Amino acid sequence: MQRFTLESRPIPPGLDYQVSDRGRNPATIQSWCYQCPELRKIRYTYIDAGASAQIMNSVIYPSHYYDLPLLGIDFLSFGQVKNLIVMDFQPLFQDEAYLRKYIHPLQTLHDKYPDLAQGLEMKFYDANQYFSKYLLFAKTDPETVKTRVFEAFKDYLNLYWQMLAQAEPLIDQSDIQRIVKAQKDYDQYSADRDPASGLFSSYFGHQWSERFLYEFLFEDAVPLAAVVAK
Ligand SMILES: C=CC1=C(C)/C(=C/c2[nH]c(/C=C3N=C(/C=C4\NC(=O)C(C)=C4C=C)C(C)=C\3CCC(=O)O)c(CCC(=O)O)c2C)NC1=O
Repeated sequence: MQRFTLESRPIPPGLDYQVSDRGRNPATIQSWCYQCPELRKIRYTYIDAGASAQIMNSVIYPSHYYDLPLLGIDFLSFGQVKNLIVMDFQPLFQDEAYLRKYIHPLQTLHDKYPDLAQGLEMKFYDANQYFSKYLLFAKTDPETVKTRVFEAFKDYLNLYWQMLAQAEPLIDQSDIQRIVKAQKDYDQYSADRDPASGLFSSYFGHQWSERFLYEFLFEDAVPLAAVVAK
Protein backbone atom coordinates (compact mmCIF):
# COMPACT_ATOMS: atom_id res chain seq x y z
CA MET A 1 0.00 0.00 0.00
CA GLN A 2 2.94 2.33 0.62
CA ARG A 3 4.57 1.36 -2.63
CA PHE A 4 1.68 1.30 -5.09
CA THR A 5 -1.61 3.10 -5.63
CA LEU A 6 -3.80 0.14 -4.86
CA GLU A 7 -7.44 -0.17 -5.66
CA SER A 8 -9.68 -2.95 -4.38
CA ARG A 9 -10.34 -5.61 -6.98
CA PRO A 10 -13.77 -7.16 -6.50
CA ILE A 11 -14.11 -10.72 -5.24
CA PRO A 12 -17.32 -12.48 -6.40
CA PRO A 13 -20.10 -12.52 -3.78
CA GLY A 14 -19.74 -15.23 -1.17
CA LEU A 15 -16.13 -16.03 -2.06
CA ASP A 16 -14.40 -13.34 0.01
CA TYR A 17 -15.30 -14.95 3.31
CA GLN A 18 -16.67 -18.30 4.40
CA VAL A 19 -17.03 -20.16 7.69
CA SER A 20 -17.12 -23.91 8.12
CA ASP A 21 -18.01 -26.01 11.11
CA ARG A 22 -17.43 -29.33 9.37
CA GLY A 23 -13.90 -29.93 10.57
CA ARG A 24 -12.50 -30.67 14.02
CA ASN A 25 -12.00 -26.93 14.51
CA PRO A 26 -14.22 -24.25 13.01
CA ALA A 27 -12.48 -22.87 9.93
CA THR A 28 -12.66 -19.52 8.22
CA ILE A 29 -11.30 -18.59 4.84
CA GLN A 30 -10.83 -14.96 3.95
CA SER A 31 -9.39 -13.36 0.83
CA TRP A 32 -8.23 -9.93 -0.25
CA CYS A 33 -7.64 -8.67 -3.76
CA TYR A 34 -6.12 -5.48 -5.15
CA GLN A 35 -4.89 -3.98 -8.40
CA CYS A 36 -2.77 -1.09 -9.57
CA PRO A 37 -1.44 -0.05 -12.98
CA GLU A 38 1.66 -2.29 -12.70
CA LEU A 39 -0.02 -5.30 -11.08
CA ARG A 40 -3.34 -6.45 -12.42
CA LYS A 41 -4.20 -8.89 -9.64
CA ILE A 42 -2.75 -9.16 -6.16
CA ARG A 43 -4.61 -11.78 -4.22
CA TYR A 44 -4.09 -13.42 -0.89
CA THR A 45 -6.06 -15.89 1.15
CA TYR A 46 -5.87 -16.84 4.79
CA ILE A 47 -7.33 -20.07 6.07
CA ASP A 48 -7.66 -20.17 9.83
CA ALA A 49 -8.67 -23.55 11.16
CA GLY A 50 -7.19 -22.93 14.58
CA ALA A 51 -4.73 -25.57 15.67
CA SER A 52 -5.53 -27.86 12.70
CA ALA A 53 -4.47 -25.56 9.86
CA GLN A 54 -3.03 -22.14 9.27
CA ILE A 55 -2.54 -21.30 5.60
CA MET A 56 -1.52 -18.22 3.68
CA ASN A 57 -1.60 -18.35 -0.10
CA SER A 58 -0.87 -15.51 -2.50
CA VAL A 59 -0.26 -14.79 -6.16
CA ILE A 60 0.73 -11.51 -7.76
CA TYR A 61 -0.06 -11.19 -11.47
CA PRO A 62 1.77 -8.35 -13.22
CA SER A 63 -0.07 -6.33 -15.84
CA HIS A 64 -0.19 -7.90 -19.27
CA TYR A 65 2.30 -5.39 -20.62
CA TYR A 66 5.03 -6.88 -18.42
CA ASP A 67 6.42 -10.34 -19.15
CA LEU A 68 7.60 -10.70 -15.53
CA PRO A 69 7.11 -13.98 -13.65
CA LEU A 70 4.23 -14.19 -11.19
CA LEU A 71 5.07 -14.09 -7.52
CA GLY A 72 3.69 -17.23 -5.90
CA ILE A 73 3.52 -17.91 -2.18
CA ASP A 74 2.07 -20.89 -0.31
CA PHE A 75 2.70 -21.18 3.43
CA LEU A 76 0.93 -24.08 5.10
CA SER A 77 0.94 -25.28 8.65
CA PHE A 78 -1.01 -28.32 9.76
CA GLY A 79 -1.21 -28.80 13.52
CA GLN A 80 2.21 -27.16 13.98
CA VAL A 81 3.88 -30.43 12.99
CA LYS A 82 3.70 -30.17 9.21
CA ASN A 83 4.92 -26.80 8.01
CA LEU A 84 5.30 -26.44 4.28
CA ILE A 85 6.62 -23.29 2.70
CA VAL A 86 6.78 -22.53 -1.01
CA MET A 87 7.85 -19.23 -2.54
CA ASP A 88 8.88 -18.60 -6.11
CA PHE A 89 9.07 -16.25 -9.06
CA GLN A 90 6.85 -18.36 -11.29
CA PRO A 91 8.17 -18.17 -14.85
CA LEU A 92 5.70 -17.75 -17.71
CA PHE A 93 8.22 -19.25 -20.14
CA GLN A 94 11.13 -21.64 -19.82
CA ASP A 95 13.42 -20.52 -22.65
CA GLU A 96 17.04 -19.61 -21.90
CA ALA A 97 16.70 -15.88 -22.51
CA TYR A 98 13.68 -15.59 -20.23
CA LEU A 99 15.32 -17.57 -17.42
CA ARG A 100 18.50 -15.53 -17.72
CA LYS A 101 16.58 -12.29 -17.41
CA TYR A 102 14.09 -13.11 -14.68
CA ILE A 103 15.18 -16.25 -12.86
CA HIS A 104 18.94 -16.08 -12.71
CA PRO A 105 18.82 -12.99 -10.43
CA LEU A 106 17.12 -15.20 -7.83
CA GLN A 107 20.13 -17.44 -7.46
CA THR A 108 21.88 -15.32 -4.83
CA LEU A 109 18.79 -15.34 -2.63
CA HIS A 110 18.23 -19.03 -3.16
CA ASP A 111 21.84 -19.67 -2.12
CA LYS A 112 21.34 -17.53 0.98
CA TYR A 113 18.61 -19.93 2.22
CA PRO A 114 19.89 -23.47 1.70
CA ASP A 115 17.79 -24.57 4.68
CA LEU A 116 14.64 -23.51 2.78
CA ALA A 117 15.65 -24.90 -0.60
CA GLN A 118 15.32 -28.57 0.16
CA GLY A 119 14.72 -29.76 -3.39
CA LEU A 120 11.62 -31.70 -2.33
CA GLU A 121 9.88 -33.70 -4.99
CA MET A 122 6.57 -32.39 -6.33
CA LYS A 123 3.62 -34.74 -6.45
CA PHE A 124 0.88 -32.51 -7.78
CA TYR A 125 2.76 -30.10 -10.02
CA ASP A 126 5.47 -30.45 -12.64
CA ALA A 127 8.53 -28.70 -11.23
CA ASN A 128 9.58 -27.72 -14.76
CA GLN A 129 6.44 -25.78 -15.57
CA TYR A 130 5.66 -22.47 -13.89
CA PHE A 131 8.32 -23.10 -11.23
CA SER A 132 11.89 -21.92 -11.20
CA LYS A 133 14.94 -23.83 -10.10
CA TYR A 134 15.48 -21.19 -7.41
CA LEU A 135 12.21 -21.67 -5.60
CA LEU A 136 12.18 -22.01 -1.86
CA PHE A 137 10.39 -25.23 -1.00
CA ALA A 138 10.79 -26.70 2.46
CA LYS A 139 9.26 -28.66 5.28
CA THR A 140 10.26 -26.88 8.40
CA ASP A 141 9.43 -25.95 12.01
CA PRO A 142 7.57 -22.99 13.57
CA GLU A 143 10.78 -21.32 14.82
CA THR A 144 12.30 -21.33 11.31
CA VAL A 145 9.07 -19.89 9.93
CA LYS A 146 9.29 -16.94 12.32
CA THR A 147 12.92 -16.25 11.56
CA ARG A 148 14.32 -17.60 8.28
CA VAL A 149 11.09 -17.80 6.30
CA PHE A 150 10.16 -14.26 7.29
CA GLU A 151 13.61 -13.00 6.20
CA ALA A 152 13.42 -14.91 2.93
CA PHE A 153 9.91 -13.61 2.31
CA LYS A 154 11.11 -10.01 2.66
CA ASP A 155 14.14 -10.68 0.43
CA TYR A 156 12.11 -12.31 -2.34
CA LEU A 157 9.51 -9.59 -2.21
CA ASN A 158 12.13 -6.84 -2.39
CA LEU A 159 13.81 -8.45 -5.37
CA TYR A 160 10.44 -8.73 -7.05
CA TRP A 161 9.79 -5.00 -6.54
CA GLN A 162 13.24 -4.22 -7.94
CA MET A 163 12.57 -6.32 -11.02
CA LEU A 164 9.24 -4.66 -11.53
CA ALA A 165 10.79 -1.20 -11.20
CA GLN A 166 13.31 -2.09 -13.92
CA ALA A 167 10.85 -3.80 -16.23
CA GLU A 168 10.21 -2.29 -19.66
CA PRO A 169 6.54 -2.32 -20.66
CA LEU A 170 5.73 -4.26 -23.82
CA ILE A 171 4.35 -2.17 -26.64
CA ASP A 172 3.52 -4.57 -29.46
CA GLN A 173 -0.01 -5.93 -29.29
CA SER A 174 1.28 -9.35 -30.28
CA ASP A 175 3.77 -9.39 -27.38
CA ILE A 176 1.03 -8.34 -24.98
CA GLN A 177 -1.35 -10.99 -26.29
CA ARG A 178 1.35 -13.60 -25.72
CA ILE A 179 1.41 -12.62 -22.03
CA VAL A 180 -2.40 -12.66 -21.80
CA LYS A 181 -2.29 -16.23 -23.08
CA ALA A 182 0.62 -17.29 -20.84
CA GLN A 183 -1.08 -15.98 -17.68
CA LYS A 184 -4.31 -17.66 -18.72
CA ASP A 185 -2.49 -20.94 -19.29
CA TYR A 186 -0.99 -20.57 -15.80
CA ASP A 187 -4.51 -20.24 -14.35
CA GLN A 188 -5.75 -23.29 -16.22
CA TYR A 189 -2.75 -25.39 -15.21
CA SER A 190 -3.01 -24.30 -11.58
CA ALA A 191 -6.77 -24.70 -11.25
CA ASP A 192 -6.66 -28.19 -12.73
CA ARG A 193 -3.92 -29.35 -10.37
CA ASP A 194 -4.50 -27.38 -7.21
CA PRO A 195 -3.80 -29.71 -4.28
CA ALA A 196 -6.06 -27.53 -2.10
CA SER A 197 -9.25 -28.44 -3.94
CA GLY A 198 -9.93 -31.39 -1.61
CA LEU A 199 -9.20 -29.28 1.43
CA PHE A 200 -11.60 -26.54 0.27
CA SER A 201 -14.28 -29.16 -0.45
CA SER A 202 -13.92 -30.83 2.91
CA TYR A 203 -14.32 -27.56 4.76
CA PHE A 204 -16.71 -25.61 2.53
CA GLY A 205 -18.32 -28.13 0.17
CA HIS A 206 -17.64 -29.11 -3.43
CA GLN A 207 -19.75 -26.42 -5.04
CA TRP A 208 -18.19 -23.58 -3.10
CA SER A 209 -14.74 -25.04 -3.72
CA GLU A 210 -15.24 -25.11 -7.51
CA ARG A 211 -16.51 -21.53 -7.51
CA PHE A 212 -13.58 -20.37 -5.37
CA LEU A 213 -11.07 -22.01 -7.73
CA TYR A 214 -12.60 -20.95 -11.05
CA GLU A 215 -14.18 -17.62 -10.15
CA PHE A 216 -11.53 -16.21 -7.84
CA LEU A 217 -8.19 -17.97 -7.42
CA PHE A 218 -7.74 -18.88 -11.09
CA GLU A 219 -10.54 -16.95 -12.71
CA ASP A 220 -9.13 -17.17 -16.24
CA ALA A 221 -9.35 -20.95 -16.13
CA VAL A 222 -12.34 -22.88 -17.41
CA PRO A 223 -13.68 -25.79 -15.32
CA LEU A 224 -12.92 -29.16 -16.88
CA ALA A 225 -16.66 -29.95 -17.02
CA ALA A 226 -17.21 -26.87 -19.21
CA VAL A 227 -14.41 -27.90 -21.56
CA VAL A 228 -15.86 -31.39 -21.93
CA ALA A 229 -19.36 -29.95 -22.58
CA LYS A 230 -17.99 -27.84 -25.46
C1 LIG B 1 -5.83 -20.60 -1.29
C2 LIG B 1 -5.28 -21.31 -2.26
C3 LIG B 1 -4.46 -22.49 -2.06
C4 LIG B 1 -4.18 -23.23 -0.95
C5 LIG B 1 -4.69 -23.04 0.39
C6 LIG B 1 -3.29 -24.27 -1.36
C7 LIG B 1 -2.80 -25.28 -0.52
C8 LIG B 1 -1.88 -26.34 -0.78
N1 LIG B 1 -0.70 -26.23 -1.45
C9 LIG B 1 -0.07 -27.47 -1.39
C10 LIG B 1 1.18 -27.83 -1.95
C11 LIG B 1 2.03 -27.06 -2.76
N2 LIG B 1 1.91 -25.74 -3.12
C12 LIG B 1 2.91 -25.40 -3.95
C13 LIG B 1 3.15 -24.13 -4.53
C14 LIG B 1 2.20 -23.14 -4.76
N3 LIG B 1 0.87 -23.26 -4.54
C15 LIG B 1 0.25 -22.12 -4.84
O1 LIG B 1 -0.97 -21.92 -4.77
C16 LIG B 1 1.22 -21.19 -5.28
C17 LIG B 1 0.92 -19.79 -5.70
C18 LIG B 1 2.44 -21.81 -5.26
C19 LIG B 1 3.71 -21.24 -5.69
C20 LIG B 1 4.69 -20.96 -4.90
C21 LIG B 1 3.76 -26.53 -4.13
C22 LIG B 1 5.00 -26.58 -4.99
C23 LIG B 1 3.22 -27.57 -3.38
C24 LIG B 1 3.70 -29.00 -3.29
C25 LIG B 1 2.89 -29.73 -4.32
C26 LIG B 1 3.50 -30.98 -4.91
O2 LIG B 1 4.05 -31.81 -4.19
O3 LIG B 1 3.39 -31.12 -6.17
C27 LIG B 1 -0.92 -28.36 -0.67
C28 LIG B 1 -0.61 -29.82 -0.39
C29 LIG B 1 0.07 -29.91 0.95
C30 LIG B 1 0.41 -31.32 1.30
O4 LIG B 1 1.42 -31.83 0.80
O5 LIG B 1 -0.31 -31.89 2.09
C31 LIG B 1 -2.04 -27.64 -0.29
C32 LIG B 1 -3.21 -28.16 0.53
N4 LIG B 1 -3.06 -24.13 -2.68
C33 LIG B 1 -3.77 -23.05 -3.13
O6 LIG B 1 -3.86 -22.62 -4.29
